[in-house]
Amino acid sequence: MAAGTAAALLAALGGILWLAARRFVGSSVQRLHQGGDSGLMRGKTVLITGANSGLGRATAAELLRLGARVIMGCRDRERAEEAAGQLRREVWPTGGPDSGPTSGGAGELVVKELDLSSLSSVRSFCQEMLQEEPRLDVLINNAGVFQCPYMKTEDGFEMQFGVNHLGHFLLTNLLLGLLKSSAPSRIVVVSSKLYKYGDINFEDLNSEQSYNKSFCYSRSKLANILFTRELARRLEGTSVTVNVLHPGIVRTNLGRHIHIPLLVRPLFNLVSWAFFKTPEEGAQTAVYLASSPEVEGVSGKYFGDCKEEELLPKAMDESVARKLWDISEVMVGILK
Ligand SMILES: NC(=O)C1=CN([C@@H]2O[C@H](COP(=O)(O)OP(=O)(O)OC[C@H]3O[C@@H](n4cnc5c(N)ncnc54)[C@H](OP(=O)(O)O)[C@@H]3O)[C@@H](O)[C@H]2O)C=CC1
Ligand SMILES: CC1=C(/C=C/C(C)=C/C=C/C(C)=C/C=O)C(C)(C)CCC1
Repeated sequence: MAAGTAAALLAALGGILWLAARRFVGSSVQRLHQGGDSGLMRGKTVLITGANSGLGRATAAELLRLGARVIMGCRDRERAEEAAGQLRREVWPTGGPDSGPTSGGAGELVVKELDLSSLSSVRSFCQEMLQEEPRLDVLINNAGVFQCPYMKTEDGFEMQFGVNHLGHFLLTNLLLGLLKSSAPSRIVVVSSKLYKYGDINFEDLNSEQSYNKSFCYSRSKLANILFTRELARRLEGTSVTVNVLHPGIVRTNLGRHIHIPLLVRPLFNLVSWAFFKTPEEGAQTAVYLASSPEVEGVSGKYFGDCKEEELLPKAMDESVARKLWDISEVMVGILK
């Protein structure tokens, strides 16, 4: 009995040590801001949606370290200011962008209100951007909602499709002029491998006939990829590129709508700590696509872990991509 207990304890200890080793043995994903790259983004303005949390927040930190002026497009000013304060302390521990040896020439951080579940909010945000910002070098469409219960946006769209696809669709279209006048410029779209389980049902884009929260998330992430590929086609010859990525499975607040009973929460936390990427690891592909000279001129491609990956045929279907574009224009009211 005693030997059995000791063996079980040893196995548990071994397991914990193995998990800890996995977490602390560095990720193989390249980190661009280390070494001589600290000024790579100096003079460049980057807009990141949903930059107060998770991947967006980590992407903001990395791009700030590379010297960018980072605009955080966030729906809740209070949460955004709090995150901005933390980011400033993290990136500039000595007090300001230009103070101290650790600053590395780091850029500037600005918070602007943007609620992607409201077309009028997207419109006023873009109006403010066009009035106040002389240039926009990189747009990162990162904000997202995951598997929420059925709800509608202010304009009557199913929430996941409305925020993850339509809100960003309008945002990108209204900022295209600024991106073109700042060319060479880049658009980076954060999708997910879960796009594989979605399809675009043009008969029921708002899921009024039936709602499956997993399927609707996947549909919105497939829409992100089709949008990227159609936009890349439309932007040929403009020096504005657009690429899409999946970040892997990352420990962020995205799972907020998943209900886990309190008692098993610690187990889930342990598993996510051990096996999920950190936000910093998950953000590397977005940082890479936003800043690396390696992807200059590359457009319409799908990336994971800073490498191009293959897409399923349904994500490369040009006629579906065109149809989705046309319907999205009507839905957000920008049909010319
Ligand atoms: N985490 C993962 O494993 C994966 C994530 N992704 C994608 O990564 C992206 C970032 O998610 P992640 O960092 O994980 O999750 P988080 O929940 O940590 O961050 C999501 C961000 O989106 C913002 N957001 C949500 N709704 C709106 C809205 N209506 N208007 C403006 N901003 C909004 C959130 O704001 P607020 O804090 O105010 O709610 C938050 O800042 C998403 O597109 C997601 O689909 C893809 C694959 C895997
Ligand atoms: C981190 C974490 C959770 C899980 C989140 C998950 C599982 C998110 C998965 C997101 C994916 C796969 C998105 C793909 O696009 C829980 C269990 C809610 C609570 C404990 C902390």
